Amino acid sequence: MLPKVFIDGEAGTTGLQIAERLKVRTDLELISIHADKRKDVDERARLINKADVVILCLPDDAARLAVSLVSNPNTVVIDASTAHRVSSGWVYGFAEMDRGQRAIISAAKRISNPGCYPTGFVALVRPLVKTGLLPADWPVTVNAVSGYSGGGKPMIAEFEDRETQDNFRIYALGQQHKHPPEMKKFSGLSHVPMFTPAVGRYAQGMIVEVPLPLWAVPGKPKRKDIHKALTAAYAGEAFVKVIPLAEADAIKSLDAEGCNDTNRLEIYVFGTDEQARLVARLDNLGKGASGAAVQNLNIALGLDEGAGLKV
Ligand SMILES: NC(=O)C1=CN([C@@H]2O[C@H](COP(=O)(O)OP(=O)(O)OC[C@H]3O[C@@H](n4cnc5c(N)ncnc54)[C@H](OP(=O)(O)O)[C@@H]3O)[C@@H](O)[C@H]2O)C=CC1
Ligand SMILES: CC(=O)N[C@@H](CCC(=O)OP(=O)(O)O)C(=O)O
Repeated sequence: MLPKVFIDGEAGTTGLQIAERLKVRTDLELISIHADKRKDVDERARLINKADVVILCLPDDAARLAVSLVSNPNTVVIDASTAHRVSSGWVYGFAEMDRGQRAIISAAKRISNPGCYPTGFVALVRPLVKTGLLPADWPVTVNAVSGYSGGGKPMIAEFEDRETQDNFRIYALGQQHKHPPEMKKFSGLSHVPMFTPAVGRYAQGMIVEVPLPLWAVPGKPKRKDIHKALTAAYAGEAFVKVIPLAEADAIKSLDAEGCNDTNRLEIYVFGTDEQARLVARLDNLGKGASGAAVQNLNIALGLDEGAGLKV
């Protein structure tokens, strides 16, 4: 019998993109809720407990409620929301984060799908903290821009229905964004980073940037040392690509949409030995959400990890 997968929140932005990736699959069965019952708690509970894997693509409160509905001890939950990312009892679904992370994900019943910005941030910073190139207490800043689909259906409507005239705006000005605790926990930093996100008038794709004044970092690591540590951390990974320095040097500018419709996460080390610009480029709906959820699903079910995903 094929494993059954239920997407709670299939009609939303993340859910739709997961369904699109799963509908063509012959190695699993996607079970869907009837459109007029998609917020009916009893029907959701029935399908949640019928599924081998349920993927939650819901606002945080609805995701917490969905988890409380799980009574089948065999059901694996992959939560795409922020609700459980730093909760105990949940495994962080970033397979490339450590060499042993896939085995931990495959054994887990509760998997939190990483946030879109944290995926880029953790990918850039964790290997540097782990290898000691960056002290854990370094005051890190992370600047980022996302397409408007990052805000789900309400933000898509805001931009596409011209409720806003904004073309580019910065936000989370009060330093209260939901992502820094997750960034801190999984990067290994001892403080939350300073996070300055922006959103632009384009649908999807993001750039996450960590500027590093290498001249001031203890031990004065060179740009090539940073690049070497990142290259070693992701050697052999299909979806995380560290771009060679010579290739990065030939680039004059970088488009945030360059990884769209893929599960690829690209890492660049731009700049000089004095001032490095670490950049992660990804699709907020690819490796930043739906692609990562499918990757985690594949790992949880012991299927080909790349099934349904584009590099
Ligand atoms: N968009 C992105 O780039 C990313 C999103 N995420 C996370 O994924 C989750 C979903 O986000 P996203 O897809 O963007 O959001 P959307 O707003 O596009 O979709 C959310 C869906 O959940 C449905 N929903 C809301 N409440 C309930 C409920 N009580 N029961 C059943 N369904 C409900 C909504 O219904 P309705 O259609 O009626 O509004 C909607 O279809 C969020 O937690 C978000 O943080 C994670 C990474 C990136
Ligand atoms: C442009 C925009 O608003 N982006 C969202 C982040 C995307 C998201 O939904 O957050 P998760 O990745 O944690 O699920 C925000 O900043 O809140």
